[in-house]
Amino acid sequence: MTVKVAVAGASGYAGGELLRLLLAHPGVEIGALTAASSAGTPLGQHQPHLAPLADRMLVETGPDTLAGHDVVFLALPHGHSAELAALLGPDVLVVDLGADHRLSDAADWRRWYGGDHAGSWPYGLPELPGGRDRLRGTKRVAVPGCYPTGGLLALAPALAAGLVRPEVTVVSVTGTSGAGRSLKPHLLGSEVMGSASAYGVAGAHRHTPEFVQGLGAVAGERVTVSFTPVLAPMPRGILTTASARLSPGADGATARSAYLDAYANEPFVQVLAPGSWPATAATIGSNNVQLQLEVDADAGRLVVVAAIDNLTKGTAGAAVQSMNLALGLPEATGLTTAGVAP
Ligand SMILES: NC(=O)C1=CN([C@@H]2O[C@H](COP(=O)(O)OP(=O)(O)OC[C@H]3O[C@@H](n4cnc5c(N)ncnc54)[C@H](OP(=O)(O)O)[C@@H]3O)[C@@H](O)[C@H]2O)C=CC1
Ligand SMILES: CC(=O)N[C@@H](CCC(=O)OP(=O)(O)O)C(=O)O
Repeated sequence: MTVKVAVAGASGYAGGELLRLLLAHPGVEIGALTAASSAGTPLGQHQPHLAPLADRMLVETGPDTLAGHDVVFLALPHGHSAELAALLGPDVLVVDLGADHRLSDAADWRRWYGGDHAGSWPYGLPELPGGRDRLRGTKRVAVPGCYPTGGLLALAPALAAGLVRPEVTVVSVTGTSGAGRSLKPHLLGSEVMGSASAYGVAGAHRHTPEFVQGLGAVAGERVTVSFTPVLAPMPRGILTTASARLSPGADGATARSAYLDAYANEPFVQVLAPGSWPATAATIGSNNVQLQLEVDADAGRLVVVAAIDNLTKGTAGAAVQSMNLALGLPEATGLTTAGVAP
């Protein structure tokens, strides 16, 4: 089976990573590549690393240019997917890499993003409890935000097993590509190089409700989340440290066994051997999530560290993995567990 796919936002970081993965996918024919201001220029001008597609022209983004495809990936800024998706037929598989369909609560959407709520779609994180079943056969997928991917997988086994209290802290160090490629003053090289800086602190980042929604579903009760993102001088990767107070009776052995059980059959999640701690460099270019956990006995807390590549498992890899499930293809098709190093 070969499916014809279109990529909207092909000139961006997420679109570029998606195309890199799709070029290695044996079941895919790459159709329309769309953009906004870059329409009318060749892809090679924006994605020079994608040599096989260098001469392909970018076209305007709209229902006409996206028509005639089996799968449409929307790698557009927030707020641009919903209207477009509504114009694509119900038989087309639409995979939204943006935030428009991630939150199920309309009030949350209005508070964090503003404007009308377009409704929520099955969440593209198969490793969550029930995640795979929600994606099989679906025609709509909401790909998670890059921060929630590592944070949810770091905490889900502990919350699902009741090993920690439902009050968690999450600190994520991110590479600059998480912000997209459009020019932003705080991302100028001279501002970012040689410095790490927190932003969106004290509950101000728009991924907080996504954490609360995902962790609450796993825990079966409301979970409070204190989330702090930190920008670091590296192009890609996210290192997340999550922690929560242990429940009475829980200890390091029960925690490790819960994580090993939860991820035993997951092709892209590796719980590292005791003593090894995740590093973003080990995940770059792969669809992996590398995890380690330990109990801080003096503090009475479980501490979990997770590393991902924000552009792969954090965005484009999750999109391809979800497409595979939705289409009934082997889940790992076109994805790799082998990263690039150094
Ligand atoms: N970067 C990351 O790590 C992650 C990104 N995402 C999500 O993926 C989506 C894309 O992000 P990213 O690739 O980083 O962003 P970029 O800024 O790198 O790319 C944005 C893309 O959208 C196109 N675009 C911009 N405005 C419009 C418009 N009005 N209509 C149609 N196309 C438009 C741009 O085209 P042009 O070049 O012509 O302007 C470009 O192709 C976002 O929703 C983001 O949240 C999700 C998780 C992680
Ligand atoms: C460094 C940086 O600016 N990161 C982005 C994360 C974006 C992301 O990848 O998530 P979305 O899909 O929700 O956009 C931010 O904090 O907004």
